[in-house]
Order: sequence, then C-alpha cells, then structure tokens
Amino acid sequence: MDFVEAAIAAASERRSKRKTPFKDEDRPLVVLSYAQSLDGCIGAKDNTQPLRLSGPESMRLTHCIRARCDAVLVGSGTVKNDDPRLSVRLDNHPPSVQPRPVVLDSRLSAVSSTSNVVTLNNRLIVFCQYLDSDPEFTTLQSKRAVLESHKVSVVNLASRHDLPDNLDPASSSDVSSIPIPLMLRVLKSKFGVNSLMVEGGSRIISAFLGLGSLCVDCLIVTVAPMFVGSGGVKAFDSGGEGADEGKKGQSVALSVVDPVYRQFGSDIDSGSKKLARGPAMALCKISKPNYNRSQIPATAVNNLHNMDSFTQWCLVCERKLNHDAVYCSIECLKTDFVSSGTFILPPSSPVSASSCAASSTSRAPPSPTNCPPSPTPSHGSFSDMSSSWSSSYSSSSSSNGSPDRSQMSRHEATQAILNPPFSLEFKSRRPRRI
Ligand SMILES: NC(=O)C1=CN([C@@H]2O[C@H](COP(=O)(O)OP(=O)(O)OC[C@H]3O[C@@H](n4cnc5c(N)ncnc54)[C@H](O)[C@@H]3O)[C@@H](O)[C@H]2O)C=CC1
Ligand SMILES: Nc1nc(O)c(N)c(N[C@@H]2O[C@H](COP(=O)(O)O)[C@@H](O)[C@H]2O)n1
Repeated sequence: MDFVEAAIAAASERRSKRKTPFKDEDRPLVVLSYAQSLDGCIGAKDNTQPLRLSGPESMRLTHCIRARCDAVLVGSGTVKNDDPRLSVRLDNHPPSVQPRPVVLDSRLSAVSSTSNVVTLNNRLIVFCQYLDSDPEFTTLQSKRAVLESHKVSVVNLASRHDLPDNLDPASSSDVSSIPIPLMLRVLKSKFGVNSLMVEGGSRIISAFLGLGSLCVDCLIVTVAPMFVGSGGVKAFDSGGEGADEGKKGQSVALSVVDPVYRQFGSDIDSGSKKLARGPAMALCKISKPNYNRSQIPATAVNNLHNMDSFTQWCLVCERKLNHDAVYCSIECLKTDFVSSGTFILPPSSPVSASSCAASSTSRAPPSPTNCPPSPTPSHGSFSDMSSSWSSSYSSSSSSNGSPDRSQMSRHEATQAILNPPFSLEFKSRRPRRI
C-alpha cells in the first residue's frame, strides 16, 4: 500500500540523516501504529475484550504495515486481553511469510503455550526481566522452559547469558518495565530484526511515545469515527497501574510535525513525517525545583544508562555549540534529564569534544575539567541522583561571563539550570501542532 511504503520510506530516510547521540543503526526502524476512537481510546471499557475500531480498509492498512515489518510487538496486557495472532492476513500475501511476534512480558505472566502467538508458530520472541536473586526465580525459570519447549525464544534482559557480548544486562530494580532501547538493540543484533511494528497496548504506546524519536521513527494512527466513552482504555498515558505509573498526570510535549492524513473507508489515518518532542517542555520538566525522578519514564532511565549515552551526548553538543547558540536536541535533553539535569551548556562552553570522545572509546571516567561524570543510576529522588555526582568541582566562569558548567559545584550547576544566566535558543523549532 502506497501510504505505508511512503511513510516508512520517509521515516527510514530521515533516520539515516538524523544526528542523534545514539546509534540508530543499532536498533530496528520502529513504526508505532494503532487505532483509536475520537475520544482517544484504543480499548473497551474495563479492558476485558478486544474492541474493533478499524473498518475493513484501515484494518487492511494495519496488515500492510505488519507485512512490511520483520516483527510486530505488543505488551503483556494486550496478550491477556486480546490473545492476538499478530499475523498478516491479506488476500495477496503468502500465509507462510509472517513477521515475528514479539511480546514484552516482564514476569512471563501473559504468554502461555495456548496463546495464539505461540500456537501459530511464527517464532515468537518474549522479553522478560528477572534476576537470579528474584524470589520467583524458580517459577519464572519453569515458565521459561515451558515456552522454550514450544519454540518460543525467551530473552531475559537481566541475564548476561541471554545478551550479545556487547550489551550490558538491564540492572533496574523495576522489573515490570522492559528497558525499551536495550530490547530494541537485542532484537536487531540477536534476531536480525530491521523493522519493527509496535501495536500497543496503552502502556506500551505510552512508553514508546515517552521515548520520542529516540525509539519511534514513524507513527501511523487510525482514528475511527466513534466514541468509547468513560472507562475506555486511553491510547496514551491511561494512568493505569504498571510500568508507566510514574507518568500519571504528566503533561507531554510531543508533536507530530508534517503529518499526512488519508481517509480509509470511514476512518482517517495519520502518518507522521516527523515525531518531535518539544525541547522547551523537556527543559521545563527538568527545571522544576521539586522534580521527582519517579516522574521520568523508567524505561528512559534504565536504557540511557545501558547505552552509555553520556559520552555521545558531548559529541552532539559540541557540534551545536559551533552555532554560537545553545541548542540541544531532545536526545540531548533527555540524556541531560536522566544524567542529572545540569548539562545545558552556555554558548562557547569550553567542554572539549575530543576529550569526551577519548573517554568514550576507553570507557574511562571522564576528567572533571572536560566532561561531567557518567551517571550512576539511582532510584531515589532527583536530588538523590544529583548527589551521586562528584563534589570536587570548583566554581568559576568562562571568558564570556557565562558560567563554565564543567567547573561548577553540584549546587551551582543545578542553580544554573533552574535559573539559566543565558537565553536558550532552540533552532528549527516549529509551532507545536495538536
Ligand atoms: N486499538 C489498537 O490499535 C490496540 C488496542 N490495544 C488494546 O490495549 C489494551 C491493553 O493495553 P494495556 O493494558 O496498557 O497493556 P499493554 O499491552 O500495553 O501491556 C502493558 C504491560 O506490558 C508490560 N511491559 C513490559 N515492559 C514495559 C514497558 N517498557 N512499558 C510498558 N509496559 C511494559 C507491563 O507488564 C505492562 O503492564 C487492550 O484493551 C487492547 O485491546 C492493544 C493494541 C492495539
Ligand atoms: N489496527 C487495529 N484496529 C483495531 O480496531 C484493533 N482492535 C486493533 N487491535 C490490534 O490488533 C490485535 C489483534 O490482532 P489479530 O487480528 O488477532 O492478528 C490486537 O491485539 C491489537 O494489537 N488494531
């Protein structure tokens, strides 16, 4: 279908040109696609049975996206609720050629040997997360063995044995939330998945959208002309219990730039050309004095740590500093945000990219005069995390009068963020669209 091809081709091209602190080529191209009602629901009241929102034409679109991707991912909630097949069922599509189903089932509580994704034998991949010390370790290992006896590939992201050598296992204590960037890298490096369709449900959509262009390349949303009413499952930030609980009530600066709309039967589909989070909003979030780290999506925190994001961030910002204005991409801000919220640089900051690059290759701790230290993940408040920084920085200013953040004390650096002595300029910002 032209619409799908065009959207994915545009996303792919954009991705190849994008300068991010992360290596996009290490993960599959990600197409997030779901169907929602006019009141933003993807599921029925009480989340107890599947809700058909798409008409035949837009359902065909969904199957075209599945056909176009190597794998199709859902969360454990969707498996419990819908028992989906996740297969391509199109007239002209060979039934034997199918995307691999992928389920994020942290505690192996949803997928069983009778689930459609298992019995259809499309080489299901299940991601879970538990430590050897987990009180339920034996039970989880037994469940794993049963699934493996049904040809399911089970990956425990907390286990070194399950990961390629170049990836570090997940170390978060939040075992209910699969670290998405790490999971994506495993999909690519271990299973050769180059394109991934993410279908839902609500918490999975929220988690991916929360990571923005870090993990989503293309967004295709079907809007069906109906209202689900109160109690329906919201597409985004349903506020339900579980992995994204910390995001409840959090305003989200996410915009789709240059969207395109098509009508499929009675439904409208929106395909994104670009997905962007508003940097200003991200800054606003980190600027709240009482900012609580639990509000940061757990997935972002865990995975940015895994991705050794900090040193690469330095490289990106060095480029931006050449424009003589502060510019941080959302990836920068997000890294910021996770590392401790003190990384916004004044123009002409003396941070040296070459020394950061050197520390990136050696993985040695960066020198305090050049780069801030790599963050140590913590599970306390924002200020708890900040205190893990070195306190050896001394106060100073750079030659242009703006503070040399690399020489600041923790407290001063935090104050610089809360009350920046320089104006932040975000280049290439377009007005937000709703
Ligand atoms: N209309 C549509 O296009 C679609 C609708 N749905 C609907 O969505 C509903 C299910 O949504 P939810 O209950 O929210 O379940 P979900 O399918 O989003 O799964 C959420 C669960 O996945 C696990 N998980 C593991 N790692 C996670 C991470 N990093 N982030 C978030 N969750 C993670 C957690 O255990 C969490 O409870 C159902 O009503 C289903 O019918 C689902 C897919 C598409
Ligand atoms: N595109 C779309 N439109 C709807 O109206 C839907 N209810 C869904 N649901 C998704 O499709 C899964 C079911 O897939 P199978 O038909 O069993 O292959 C369901 O679990 C949701 O992920 N999608």
